This record gives sequence, structure tokens and C-alpha cells, in this order.
Amino acid sequence: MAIVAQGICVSLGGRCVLTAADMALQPGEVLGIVGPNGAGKTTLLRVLAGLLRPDQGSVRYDGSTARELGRRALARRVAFLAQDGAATWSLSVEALVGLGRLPHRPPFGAESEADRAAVANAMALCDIAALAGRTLGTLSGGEGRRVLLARALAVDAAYLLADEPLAGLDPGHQLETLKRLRTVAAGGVGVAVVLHDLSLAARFCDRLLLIHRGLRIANGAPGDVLDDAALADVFGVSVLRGQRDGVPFLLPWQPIDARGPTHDGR
Ligand SMILES: Nc1ncnc2c1ncn2[C@@H]1O[C@H](COP(=O)(O)OP(=O)(O)OP(=O)(O)O)[C@@H](O)[C@H]1O
Repeated sequence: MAIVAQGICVSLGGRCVLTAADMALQPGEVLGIVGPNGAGKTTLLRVLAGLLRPDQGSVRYDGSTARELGRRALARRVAFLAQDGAATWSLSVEALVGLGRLPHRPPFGAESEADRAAVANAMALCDIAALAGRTLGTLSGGEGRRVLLARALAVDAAYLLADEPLAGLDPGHQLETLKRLRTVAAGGVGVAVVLHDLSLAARFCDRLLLIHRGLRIANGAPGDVLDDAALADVFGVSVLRGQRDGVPFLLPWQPIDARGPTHDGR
């Protein structure tokens, strides 16, 4: 059981943006996908979600290809939280979260008890019950992100692919969201999440996949992947490291450019 991608190559606009990428997402784990802007993280996630067909390579979902599964079965198995969810929809929050149940319902079929329970659970988990009657367009950016996460969770999929779910969230809601993803993984879901905050990625992910210029640079335990050399080479930063209650953390500190760290120490 896993999503397994092998030899994925993708060209966009005549440029190769992913080269021979291999990866696997196991049930019950939180896999962090990290890398600089433009590295190919979103492209990889879209391939895994079956939204973008790679030029080369294969993706298997618990052994089956997307074609063998069919679109509806794939949509039930893999939930996708996009980076840029539409914010102008005039549906109520509750109805919008209910869209996550569409792959479970026959065309024009009524909502089942299981649908209602999944929507209620997802709304409770994302702490948005109080927003149920509002529309997405009237919510703050951070509230909207929580609603779209709830829609993805309402799918009750075996795998959740989340592209920058922390974007626009304040620190409290960032931590809450990562704790939610850990709760979801503890229930057996395989969670792949694109993150820019390396400190949070190291703290909350079981494993990290580091991508740079469309290439997989490293894959393993956060402490092994985020070593000083990789952070300097890939992100061009030096970091401060510390520990709290035995848990290591890191803080990006200085950009490193050809001239070395800035001279005034800031
Ligand atoms: N439709 C497209 N046409 C041409 N190039 C594209 C297209 N979509 C993405 N790209 C390019 O592919 C590369 C990878 O993009 P991708 O969105 O996967 O990066 P990312 O790692 O998610 O970046 P970010 O952290 O900035 O969101 C980038 O150089 C981007 O400009």
C-alpha cells in the first residue's frame, strides 16, 4: 500500500521542470516536500494527484494506475488541497466542504448519512463550525485556507496531498494545521505536504523530500535531509540550530551569496 512514483519527467512551456523524480508516500506518514521557489514541488504534487500527466514515468496508487482506477475512484483515494483555492465562490462554507463528498455520491444523488458525518468531522477538525453559513468570499485568507483543508479532509481519502496549507496562516493556525495533519496521519492516511517553513517541516514531518531544479536531492529523516551543506547549496542560507525538550529546531539566519554572509551580522 502506497503511492509510488517512478522516473517522473515533466516539461512545461518547453522546459524540463521535473527530471526522473522517484518517490513513495506510505499510509500513516507525513511526508514533507521542501525546496526553493520553482523547484517543482507543485508540479510533483499535481502529477501525484493525477491532474498532470507526466511525459515519462509512472504513478501507482496501491498498485493500480490512475487509468485502471478511473477518475471517481482516484478522487476517492487521493484528496488534493491546491495552493490557490478559489476565494470568490458564493457557496456556503458547509456546502463547499460538502463538495469533498462528490466522488462518493452518484450523479445527482442525495447526501447520505456518511456524507453528513464526514463533513461534520472535517469541519470540527478544522475548527470552522462557526463559519458554516458564511461564503468563502467573505472569509479572511486564513479562514478560507481552513475551509479548503476541511473540503479535502471531507473526502476521507487514503492519501492527502496538500500544497502549502500554511500559506497565509498566523503562527497559531500554522501549528494547529500541522497538528491536524498529524492527527489525520495517525488515523492511517498518507499525507504529503509542501512546506516552506523548514523549522516546522523538520518538527512535524516523519520524512522529507528535498527537490531542487526538478531533481530529487535528498529523501529521508528531517535531520539528515536538512544538513548545513544542503541548506547552503539548495536554499542559499545558513541556519541557527537549537533544541527544546529534546526536539531539535532550526532557524534560517543568513543568506549566503558569492560574497559570503552579510558583514553587519544581521
Ligand atoms: N504552465 C507552466 N508553463 C511553463 N512553466 C511552468 C508552468 N507551471 C510551472 N512552470 C515552471 O515550472 C517550475 C516548477 O514550478 P512549480 O510550481 O512546480 O514550483 P514550486 O516548487 O511549487 O515553486 P513555489 O515554491 O514557488 O510554489 C517553475 O520554474 C515554473 O516557472
